[in-house]
Amino acid sequence: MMYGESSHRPPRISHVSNSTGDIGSDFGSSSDFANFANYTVTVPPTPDNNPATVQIVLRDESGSSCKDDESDQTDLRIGEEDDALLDKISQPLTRIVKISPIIMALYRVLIFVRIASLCLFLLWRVRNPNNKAIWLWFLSVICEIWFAFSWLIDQIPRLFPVNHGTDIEALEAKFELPNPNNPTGKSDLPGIDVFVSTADAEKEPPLVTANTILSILSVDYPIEKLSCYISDDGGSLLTFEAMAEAASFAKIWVPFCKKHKIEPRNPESYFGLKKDPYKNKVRHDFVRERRYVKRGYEEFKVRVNSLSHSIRRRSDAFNSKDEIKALEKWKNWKLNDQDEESRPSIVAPKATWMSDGTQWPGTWSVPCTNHSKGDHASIIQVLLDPPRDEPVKGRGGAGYALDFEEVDIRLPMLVYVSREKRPGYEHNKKAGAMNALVRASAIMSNGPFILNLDCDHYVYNSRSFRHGICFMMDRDGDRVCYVQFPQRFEGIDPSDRYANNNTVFFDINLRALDGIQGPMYVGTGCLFRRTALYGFDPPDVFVDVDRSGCCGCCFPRKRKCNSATVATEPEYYIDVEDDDDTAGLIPKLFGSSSMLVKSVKLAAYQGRPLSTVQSSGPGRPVRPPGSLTGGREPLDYATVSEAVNVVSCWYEDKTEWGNSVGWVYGSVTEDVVTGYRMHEKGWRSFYCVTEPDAFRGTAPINLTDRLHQVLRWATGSVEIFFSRNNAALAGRKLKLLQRIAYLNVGIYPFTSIFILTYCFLPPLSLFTGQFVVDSLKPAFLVYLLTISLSLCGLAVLEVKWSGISLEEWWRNEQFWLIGGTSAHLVAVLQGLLKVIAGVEISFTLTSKSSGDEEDDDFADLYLFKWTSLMIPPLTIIILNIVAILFAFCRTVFSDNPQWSNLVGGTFFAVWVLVHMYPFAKGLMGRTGKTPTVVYVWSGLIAICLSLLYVTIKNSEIAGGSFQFT
Ligand SMILES: O=c1ccn([C@@H]2O[C@H](COP(=O)(O)OP(=O)(O)O[C@H]3O[C@H](CO)[C@@H](O)[C@H](O)[C@H]3O)[C@@H](O)[C@H]2O)c(=O)[nH]1
Ligand SMILES: [Mn+2]
Repeated sequence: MMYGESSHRPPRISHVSNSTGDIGSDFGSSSDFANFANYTVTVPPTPDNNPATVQIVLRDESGSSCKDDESDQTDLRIGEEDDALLDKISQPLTRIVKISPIIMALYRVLIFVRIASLCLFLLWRVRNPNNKAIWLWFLSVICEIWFAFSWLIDQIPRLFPVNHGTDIEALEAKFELPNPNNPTGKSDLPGIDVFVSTADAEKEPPLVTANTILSILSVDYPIEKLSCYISDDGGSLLTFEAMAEAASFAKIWVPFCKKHKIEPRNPESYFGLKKDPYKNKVRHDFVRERRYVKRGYEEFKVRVNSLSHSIRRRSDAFNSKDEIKALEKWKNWKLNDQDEESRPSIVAPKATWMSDGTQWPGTWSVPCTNHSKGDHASIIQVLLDPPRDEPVKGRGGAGYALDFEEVDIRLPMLVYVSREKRPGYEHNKKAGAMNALVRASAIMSNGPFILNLDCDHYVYNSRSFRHGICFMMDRDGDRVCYVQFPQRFEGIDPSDRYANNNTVFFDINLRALDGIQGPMYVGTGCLFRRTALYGFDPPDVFVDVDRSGCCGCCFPRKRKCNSATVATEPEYYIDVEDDDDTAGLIPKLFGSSSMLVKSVKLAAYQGRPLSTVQSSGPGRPVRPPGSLTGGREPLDYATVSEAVNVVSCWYEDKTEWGNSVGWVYGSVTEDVVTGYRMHEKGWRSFYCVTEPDAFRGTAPINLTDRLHQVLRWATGSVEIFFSRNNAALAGRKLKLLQRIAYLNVGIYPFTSIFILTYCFLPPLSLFTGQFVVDSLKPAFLVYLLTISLSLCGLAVLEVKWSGISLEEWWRNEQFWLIGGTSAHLVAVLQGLLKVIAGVEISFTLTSKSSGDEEDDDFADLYLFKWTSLMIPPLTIIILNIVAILFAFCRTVFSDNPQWSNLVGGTFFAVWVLVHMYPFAKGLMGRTGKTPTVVYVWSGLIAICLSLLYVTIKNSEIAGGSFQFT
């Protein structure tokens, strides 16, 4: 709405319109879209709260809602469905989906078999040194011990994997159908504030962000409970206007999706679907309306694409006017004879202008003071006003292109936020942006739950919010800090060459954590409880009623139930008004905004489970059913100015923001740390896998970007290792296996040192003619076989219980070596530099491909940009190939051939090369769809070397017995 301190203009910009009002009139004032949708909105008489006239929504067989105005008829229906309904209401909202016990049993047995054989193997290795090459033996044993250790800490937390299912019908029955506790059946679900982050209009195309916003605005969740906030760290007018366009296109897109049950609700993906759009569609008007909306989307797309051009043209026009004015002023000044210094400038600043003829308060295309990326005022603009409380039906019938008579055409609130930035203030990247949104949203909508999405991750399943809320509203849901959804990606090459899908992490590791204390927070697609973000403790953390996992069941913890330890209400805000001492704490925690402080208590209240659901933990706070059916207050000027106030850059000074409150600062992987702090306090998180995927996003698919992304994550891990967030330092509320999993996060990059060493061992042994053992004894071979076979067995079982494919598992294994020899290694160095010398680590934004620039779907995959990260793996590949060929020639021509050393060394070298294959492929760019070139070149070098060797050897034994001709 307005910007910063200086501006006192009325709170709305003319071309941005309100959501419920006259859609037809201001539909597309920025374009000729106005004639396109000339329908208006009818507002039904607002039903008062008299039960006789209340409209009741019931579900018919087909699943769609039907209205029934006569209350007696409704009562009758309720009577009929009473039992079924009550049955639904009493059902839990989530359940554990059992993984086959046979598979789990086999899996655990195999884990222990492998642990045992690893121990025996290492023991044997230590006891049988290779005296001919002690250094080789020593290096390899050290590496092997570390590998065993790192495998163990990765594997142990996977002992208790769990699948959780949700029951969104039970959720609906409990919260949205008329029942004795909520006779009107008006939605009693808690509010959700959705946060979307974007930082750079160039690397993150506004069209992608706009699509994300459209997919959020059209989710299947009570409209009046939903608010969407977009944080633009670029402060760019381009993003702003793209969002305004999205808000305006949403007026046809959202009702269209709801009417025809479109999936996914991201127009770009929907219209790009390869499958038949008419499948299962029976409404006759669908064809016509789809065509109409598709055309609307195409025009929308062109408008968004042309924004940068139109902004430039518009700005040039305004600027040249200003220049003329400045020139005139300068001339006029000459006439009145004043001193030279006060003479006005002859040049006007090259400003960027909004369509209403005012200067954009954010970044300008020609950056200058007050208008550059790190230096601009706060901007908050309400793009879509908060919706009315009751459904609003659209227009339809003859003469209307779209018939929305039966559709609720309200839209959720949409707010554009660009927090203030000033030189000299640390703005803490994504974490800082999210914290600004937490505060602004607390004041503007205060949803008790917060969903975080990156701009390139959109809602793929319109019911995903409901799935997530199931965990929060279930029994013991008040102990859930967040619900993490898996990250799924689009546009990745079918063979997933660089393991971009990360399925091993998302479907194995995180699922396994779900059986302990819950998955980590991975940055996007996560539904938070607001109070958990505020840094409060979970309610009665000491009463251990966990449904699954380890330790809780085997070693039941002492129940501590004296009232001092059972924290029922977070102590900070328990009596904000009455107690002066606690009130004193507030500014220190949350800053000076009293509106913000007041909202904290309300959010905590609204996030509580229903008193009817709650069945354990006496004294745990609950709320009565029906308490969230009231409307919310409209936004006023004072509210929005307060929101502007809390996104200013000085607001966090001397507060706990970024430390114990909100997203945690000071890490390039703020996500893991933020989640960790919650688990450390004893909160539980859940993993929510839905069908279809809840959210989908993009991932960098070319080797260079992939390596940089991995580098950033690994650097974050090293930081965690050297910080107070190292899980070894956590208190006892962090469960043992969870702790090991977090330890693993901090430790895994260090494995790279050993991987690198190990990859150089085969060439070293081949060149020297030695091997890690003095000869290939049967014991060694048997151990090697057991270790490899048990790993394969585990892979097969993991594939079975997680549902990923064997290929994905193998890709992950390959990338373990590729990442280990490149990005992880650099991360360790960077991390050490930071710890020892305090050199800061920069956060390079992962670039997103806009997708439709090139004809080839995976053109990006073949993009090749050289980085120094590639030096170690490349060296390893070449050395290994050269070594194999060289050693082969030497052994063949040797008087005393050491075949067993050759076989051993070659075996290891091939093991390395097979892992490196995708990397070699990546080096070749588009031309070499196979890595032959690298391998052939290395082969040639090897042959030359061997020839050289043989020649030298021949001349040594001049005239000797053996002649090489
Ligand atoms: O100053 C900044 C920098 C970044 N971002 C946003 O942060 C998000 C993540 O950045 P991206 O470069 O896409 O990171 P990814 O490699 O995709 O990051 C994953 O891992 C990161 C931590 O390592 C998390 O922050 C991300 O949410 C998670 O998706 C994007 O939406 C950016 O717009 C900001 O808002 N402000
Ligand atoms: Mn991303």
